[in-house]
Amino acid sequence: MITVEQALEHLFSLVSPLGSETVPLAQASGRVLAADVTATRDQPPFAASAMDGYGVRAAEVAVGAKFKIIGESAAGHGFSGPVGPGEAVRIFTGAPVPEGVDFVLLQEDCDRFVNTITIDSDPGSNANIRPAGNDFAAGFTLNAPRLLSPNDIALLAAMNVPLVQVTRRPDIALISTGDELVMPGDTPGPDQIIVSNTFGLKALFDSAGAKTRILPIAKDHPASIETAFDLAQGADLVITIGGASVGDHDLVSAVAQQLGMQQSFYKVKMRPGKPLMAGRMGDAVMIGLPGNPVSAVVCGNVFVLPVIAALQGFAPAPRTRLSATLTAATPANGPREHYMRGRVDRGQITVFDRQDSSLLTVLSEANALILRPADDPARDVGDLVEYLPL
Ligand SMILES: Nc1nc2c(c(=O)[nH]1)N[C@H]1C(S)=C(S)[C@@H](COP(=O)(O)OP(=O)(O)OC[C@H]3O[C@@H](n4cnc5c(N)ncnc54)[C@H](O)[C@@H]3O)O[C@H]1N2
Ligand code: MOO
Repeated sequence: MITVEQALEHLFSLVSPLGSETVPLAQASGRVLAADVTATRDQPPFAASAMDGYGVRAAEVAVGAKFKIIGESAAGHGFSGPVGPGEAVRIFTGAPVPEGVDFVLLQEDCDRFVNTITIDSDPGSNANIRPAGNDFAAGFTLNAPRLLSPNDIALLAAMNVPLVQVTRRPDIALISTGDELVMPGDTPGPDQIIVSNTFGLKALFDSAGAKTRILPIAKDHPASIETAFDLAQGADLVITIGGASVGDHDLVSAVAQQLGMQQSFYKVKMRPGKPLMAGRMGDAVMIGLPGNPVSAVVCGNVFVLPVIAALQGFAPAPRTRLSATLTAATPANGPREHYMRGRVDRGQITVFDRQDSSLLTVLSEANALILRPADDPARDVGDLVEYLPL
């Protein structure tokens, strides 16, 4: 059996970054920037007032000083003339600072009588002026690849970028297999259960920028699995769930190989998730996830998220691990890397008692997968362990 690290290497060797497309800025959040974007203007494009008040010369600022108001500078409507000694301009937040002004008095620090102001409290030393280019200057670059956050969208808007070149969203076809499965809302027979991890995985993959299609459930029959693979045509990633183990009804690998899947690996030295398989299938990468709901979700986190990132143009890499200290001792691990469900809170991590790979209630309480390396010795309270956030 290969290690998790080796399995990831195999997967990365099957993946090439997808092409790009141009989308309106308002639709670019959560997408991956495919080309660097450079600002062609300064922000702000002029020195701007940071407060509502009066623009004056800093050298004249003192409690008791008087100034004559000669005009107004508002946001969108600046004051064009120069401002001389003893003069002030009424100015508002965001307005251009006129020539001659290098200090903005807060109106709270001034007493106004008709067109004259007198400074009546100490205005302090802050000039309340944002220099031109204070946020960014022309030439500032947002580098690709970058997962665009809502804040990045605001920045791109300020850079005057209406259209953004982003990587095409990975098209994922998700196939659940098993005679026992029905869709949520259907009426299950006495020996049936409701398909679950398919929906969790779609949510997980879509939150990472993919576009996931849930295909009809395939029966434990070669023809039905074949039909499902047929419906997956055009996908970048074909992901099956279940039918991956050694039982008489675990047919995914055989059918996929019959359809031309070149298997890259089968079985990984990990818990849960051992019967994972992957390979190339035409233009797509095929990943066969084990059926146990938690096993499928763990593999989704450990393997599929890095594959989605690589398809989106990020350098292939395992997910970043964080660390926290154990709130209780845990026994030694066996020969397979173990991804244990637990909860992390302010740097302290609790490993849950129940670790069976069928328990979605436990998974839903978890916010971390604690990583126990193969043959890791018993760990004590306060020991530092690595985890992947869920
Ligand atoms: N003799 C052995 N038996 C098993 C082994 C083994 O090494 N030798 N491995 C075990 C491990 S580990 C796992 S994990 C499972 C994985 O098996 P499959 O991938 O073939 O999964 P299934 O048998 O189809 O299903 C397992 C379990 O999960 C339920 N399931 C499947 N798909 C879904 C779905 N989309 N939503 C909800 N639940 C699903 C299914 O009903 C089964 O209960 O094999 C062990 N056996
Ligand atoms: O590895 Mo199975 O994936 O333990 O439940």
